[in-house]
Amino acid sequence: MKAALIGVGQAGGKVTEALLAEDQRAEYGAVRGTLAVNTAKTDLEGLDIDTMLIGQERVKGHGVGADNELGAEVMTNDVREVMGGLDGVVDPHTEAIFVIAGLGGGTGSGGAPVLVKELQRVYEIPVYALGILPGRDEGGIYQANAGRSLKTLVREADSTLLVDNDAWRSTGDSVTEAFDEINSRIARRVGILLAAGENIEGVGESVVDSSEVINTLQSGEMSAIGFASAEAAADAGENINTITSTARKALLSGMSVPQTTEAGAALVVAAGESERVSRKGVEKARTWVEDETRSMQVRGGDFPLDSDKIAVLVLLAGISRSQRLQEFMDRAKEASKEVEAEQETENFQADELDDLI
Ligand SMILES: Nc1nc2c(ncn2[C@@H]2O[C@H](COP(=O)(O)OP(=O)(O)OP(=O)(O)O)[C@@H](O)[C@H]2O)c(=O)[nH]1
Repeated sequence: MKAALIGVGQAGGKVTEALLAEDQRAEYGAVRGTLAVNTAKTDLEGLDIDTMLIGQERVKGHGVGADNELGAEVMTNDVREVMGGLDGVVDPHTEAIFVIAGLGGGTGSGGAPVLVKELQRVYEIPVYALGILPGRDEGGIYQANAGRSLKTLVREADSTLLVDNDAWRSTGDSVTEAFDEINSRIARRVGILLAAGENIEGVGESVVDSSEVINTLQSGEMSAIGFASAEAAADAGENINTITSTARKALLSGMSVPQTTEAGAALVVAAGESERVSRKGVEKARTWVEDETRSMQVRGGDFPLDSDKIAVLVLLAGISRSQRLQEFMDRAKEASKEVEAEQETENFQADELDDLI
């Protein structure tokens, strides 16, 4: 699909940059425009994409320091300026807009829902959020911010694709190394999703259409993606079981929100050289995912990738019954009560999170 990506906050900008770099490296041509928006000048300086500093009057380029109410206020004040900066980022061919943000901080957490709402008002194409959930060991304020931001995002966005910062982290990495690693994993996986339906140079056309990705995403408020890859034989006939077992690995141990097995709708994509990808294998994997997720709406297809491995991507939409998500919402509620008690902030009702799950 032809996508426009808008990163809000530090994580949002870095993930947007990583997605564009992956799109260019793999020559997908799906990412048609990017913009990084932030309240912190230094966070924008290192980015290799177009940037926009907001909230200068209010925070003078210093960021909002994990205050997501301030993040929302700044975006509300400057949202027209941001919309005005989208010429050339969103064009008449754009099929979907993704607003990307870390949900635990201030600028992205508070600003992304405000921007999504305005984009929905102005554009007729789907507006999705790609939201990064804080890891378990991040402080209470991050959990509380993320809970609050998620509550608003699911209301405003056509779907919110979630990545848990604990899901794809390698053990032993420093925080910065870990973020770079997670960002490139996000870029690899979401990159394939965005590239669905594009005619990839030198490899052929994808059998998965962008409308299948869009229709899957549209059928659930919250979504997640899983990924796994395996060595593959040169002949498609020998890869039937490889595709099924790789789909199993993607769903059971490779999800961006772990412990997510039920979904309202799903899409299974087998990526690899077309001679290696067995249609029968894709169909078997699709049926397996259908049984496992107890969803009646599972689409399947393949995607051309210049690799001697086979990778399977599983997109799940409507994942509200995930155990990990339930744990996260419980922690966010608990944390927001503590933060409220500390700050005596009355504005945010932890109870609001109850009806999300
Ligand atoms: N995956 C990933 N997560 C990140 C990255 N940088 C920060 N985070 C996470 O994002 C959350 C913090 O959001 P940031 O994007 O740093 O904050 P911000 O939106 O810029 O807001 P302020 O700094 O408060 O103005 C935390 O949960 C971090 O764990 C990154 O590069 N990659």
